[in-house]
Amino acid sequence: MKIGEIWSQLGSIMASIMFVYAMFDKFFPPHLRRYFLKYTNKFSTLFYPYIQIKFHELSGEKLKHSETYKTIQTYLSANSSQSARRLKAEVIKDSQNPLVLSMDDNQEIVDEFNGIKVWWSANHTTSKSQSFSFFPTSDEKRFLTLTFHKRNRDVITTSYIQHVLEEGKAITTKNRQLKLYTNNPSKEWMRYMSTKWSHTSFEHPACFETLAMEPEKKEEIINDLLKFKEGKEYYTKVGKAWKRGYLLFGPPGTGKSTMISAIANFMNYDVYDLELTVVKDNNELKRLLIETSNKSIIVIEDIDCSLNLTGQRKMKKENDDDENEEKKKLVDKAKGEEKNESKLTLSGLLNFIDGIWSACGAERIIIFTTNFVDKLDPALIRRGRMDKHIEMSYCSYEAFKVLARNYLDVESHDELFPVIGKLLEDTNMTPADVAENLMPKSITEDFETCLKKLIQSLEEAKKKLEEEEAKKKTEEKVEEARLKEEKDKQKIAQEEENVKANENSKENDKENGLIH
Ligand SMILES: Nc1ncnc2c1ncn2[C@@H]1O[C@H](COP(=O)(O)OP(=O)(O)OP(=O)(O)O)[C@@H](O)[C@H]1O
Repeated sequence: MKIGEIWSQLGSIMASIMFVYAMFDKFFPPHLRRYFLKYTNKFSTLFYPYIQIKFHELSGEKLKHSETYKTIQTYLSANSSQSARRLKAEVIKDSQNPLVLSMDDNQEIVDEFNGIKVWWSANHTTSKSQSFSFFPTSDEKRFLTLTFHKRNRDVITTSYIQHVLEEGKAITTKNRQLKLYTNNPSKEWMRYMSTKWSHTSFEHPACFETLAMEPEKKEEIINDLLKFKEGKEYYTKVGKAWKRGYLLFGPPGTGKSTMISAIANFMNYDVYDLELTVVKDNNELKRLLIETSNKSIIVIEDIDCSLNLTGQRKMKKENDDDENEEKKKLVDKAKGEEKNESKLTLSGLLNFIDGIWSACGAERIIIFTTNFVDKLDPALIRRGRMDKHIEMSYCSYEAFKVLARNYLDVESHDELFPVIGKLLEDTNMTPADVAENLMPKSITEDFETCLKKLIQSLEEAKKKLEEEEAKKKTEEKVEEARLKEEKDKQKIAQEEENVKANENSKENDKENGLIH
């Protein structure tokens, strides 16, 4: 048969089908049409070996956006951008990759799971709205269709769908833009606000690679975090809430805040920066906790300044003199913003950490920071509450090497590195100060200049330290001499008193005629 004849036969077959369909659409009674379609469907499934599952965009009675639909869409977006030919671009808020590509309507992609082939397609149905409106409206229903062979039913409905949902969730978490939350000050007019937290995107670039710290210590923290992240089953098994407490302590500038940012980026968790000084009472603290999401870090910085150990709070800025405080109160009163006396207590905070309410979410890390660990109540930082105590110390040689790599791209220097190492042992310089010295101040400063600048600073710091120590020693000696002199004086006075007492007693004896 010639090609021309084939085309003409094909054309006539198509025309006949269309004619029959048009006749069916026009003349077949609508009430019988439903039965007809039902039975033709049944008939075709006898020979059609595939099963289809639909996942609708809107679900439930209130037609809410379905989380499952979104998760599958995310999973498919990761695959479809390679295999689908027609893609749809969308800009997603709160995502690290705001431009998301997904398969367009009526496109189909093939996925494979344990050697089994499945087909996904994006579809929609449109039905014209019956209700009267000035604007053209249409009810568009979107859904994703999963098609697979009926012999794979068990694998697909159990393992494959589970796999798709898990992968989709993992991608969502990975692409999520982290958020930094801060609690709003407790004011009367804020009572009606829907949330007690304000947020902004968290974009701190700190990570464990750039954190200056001894490698073993860093490794230990990373392992602890990984164990926590994968510990869902473990926590359930031992009957503990899935949360972990860290206490970061060390002098200012040793990297406590940097460590928190590195943990947030590593875990991909949001950060809730809880300012206790504006929390009114224990109830408000509880409400704040309930509003935090899973996979988050709750940070209370400078815990020693936020909460008095007797349970009464004190103002964060201790050096604010009373007079200023009084003036401020008067101004606040004039503005109608009279401060509520805080009733937040230590026991309220302990409840916050490990009371029943703390178990209302999962995957939470609570971090306290302090410059003065000795000032804290032992109840607050006992193991179990604060599971891990991390000391952020002055800059060691290993920590310096990390900073040199970060700031100068230098791994070693035969001459200057050993000098710096020795000087760091003899001084107490914080990583913040070391970093400040290493940072080139102009384009003419090369790495050697910066290293020499650091050496100079370290030498000055060492000299200052030696001077301070010498001064301290002199003061100690002076104090020692003073104490000795005082002691000697006391001894002499005692001896004189003893002699006097002796003489008095002899005189008394004489008067009483005991001594002749
Ligand atoms: N361990 C560190 N690793 C890398 N950079 C650090 C480290 N410590 C300090 N820095 C640098 O010093 C700056 C100040 O550090 P950071 O705010 O983390 O210290 P801190 O201990 O939280 O201080 P404070 O107690 O005053 O809040 C940071 O921006 C960072 O650049």
